[in-house]
Formats: sequence, C-alpha cells, structure tokens
Amino acid sequence: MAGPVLDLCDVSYHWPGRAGFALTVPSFHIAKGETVLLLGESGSGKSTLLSLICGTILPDRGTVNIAGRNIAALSGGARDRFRAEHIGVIFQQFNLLPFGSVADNILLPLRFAPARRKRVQDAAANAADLCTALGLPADIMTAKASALSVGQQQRVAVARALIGQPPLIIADEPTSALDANSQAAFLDLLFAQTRTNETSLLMVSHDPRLGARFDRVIQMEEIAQTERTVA
Ligand SMILES: Nc1ncnc2c1ncn2[C@@H]1O[C@H](COP(=O)(O)OP(=O)(O)OP(=O)(O)O)[C@@H](O)[C@H]1O
Repeated sequence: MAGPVLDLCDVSYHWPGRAGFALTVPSFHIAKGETVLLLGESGSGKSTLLSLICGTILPDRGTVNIAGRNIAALSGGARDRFRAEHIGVIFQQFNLLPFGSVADNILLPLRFAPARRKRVQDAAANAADLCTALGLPADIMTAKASALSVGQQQRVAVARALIGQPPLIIADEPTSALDANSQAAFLDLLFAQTRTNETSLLMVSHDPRLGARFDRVIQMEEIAQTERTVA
C-alpha cells in the first residue's frame, strides 16, 4: 500500500454542547507496519482522538485518511463498513458479546467486512489459530465470553481485532486491567501478531515504560493542541 495507513490533516473537534474542550491536530501520520505509543495526561483528548480516527465522531474541520480514504467524508453506513474493513479496535472494556461464544466474538467483524472476510480462507480455523497464537486453550472457541477470565477476554479482543488482517489496530489502554507479568505477555503476543502481518498499531497508555517496545512514542501535546477551560 502506498502512503501512510493513517493521515490526519488540519483536524479540529469540540464535543457538541461542551464549550470547555477543543482539540486541534494539524498533522499526524502512521506508516504501514509502524507501531506508535500515544501518551498524555488524563483529559488531554487521547480517547477523543481515537474516536475521530475510528470515525465514531466526525471532525468539525479537516481530513482523517485511513488507507488513503477520508472517512470524515463517508456517510454513516459507509463509514461503519469502512471501519470494519480497515480497523481492528481493542478498548479498555473489551466489549465482547457476553452471551456469544469466543468464536462468535472473534468472527463478528468479518460479518460487516466482505473484503476482510475474503482475506480469511477458513474463518473458524483462522480464529482457532489466532487463539492458539495468543496462548488461549484450543477448546475455548465454544466457551461463552462471559465465562472467561479478564486476561482471556483481553486475548479474545485482540484476536477479534486481528482477524482478517486490517491494516490498522487501535488500542485504548488495553492492558489497564492486567498485572505487570500478564501485561508483558499480552504485549509480546500483540506485537508478534502485528509484525507477522505488517499491521500498524496505535496504542494509548498512561505508562511510558511501555515505550521501548514501539517504533515511536509521542506525547499528546506534540501532535495536538488541546484547549481546556473550566466551564
Ligand atoms: N462522549 C463525550 N461527550 C462529551 N464530552 C466528552 C466525551 N468523551 C470525552 N469528553 C470530554 O473530552 C475531553 C477529553 O477527554 P478524553 O477522554 O478524550 O481524554 P483522555 O486523554 O482520553 O483522558 P483519560 O486518559 O482520562 O482517558 C474531556 O473534557 C472529556 O470530558
């Protein structure tokens, strides 16, 4: 793929009805296969920026290009499909469907993303392979998501983000619920998987110690101006 996987230009955003906070990002790119850790104090707008990148909120101004396409210019349904095709998302609360099986949860993004689905020859086998690569037991595929430990849920959320090799993974503090040992093991697995597929990774964290693992570490204030006034 030519050009950056992610390219923000002249973006600004304020939450509707909230005068106290405004975010401006003049320019921010992530190259294919690049891993970036985004650090910043609480309330500096990291999660807001990730929502703009995922297209769940739209900028007041500017362009958010993913794989060369300005998602801010797509209509709602087209944007949802584009996100499912191109972005694997891992949130703090893993957002698994509690009554679905592990297999249901991992395969979910493929339902909305035919091109991503096509990259996977045998979806069930691929989901099982990802589980094995992420250190989950082979028989976990039929277990209900609600029956899993937090660490297992986290791995299932990673498998769901990685299946079908989307070019970009967005992770918002995915290790916040883990102890130091589990955190290191989790990141080893995530990085092994992104390297295999040359996936770009943008991860938000409060922990600068994670920085050594990433190609680039950026502070929110290096890429964004945040206006904060007490309303
Ligand atoms: N859904 C929302 N509706 C209205 N305002 C919001 C919403 N989400 C965030 N904000 C506001 O946007 C500002 C930035 O919040 P954001 O969550 O993006 O920061 P953050 O850097 O991710 O913080 P943290 O590290 O604590 O998660 C805050 O003033 C917050 O109250």
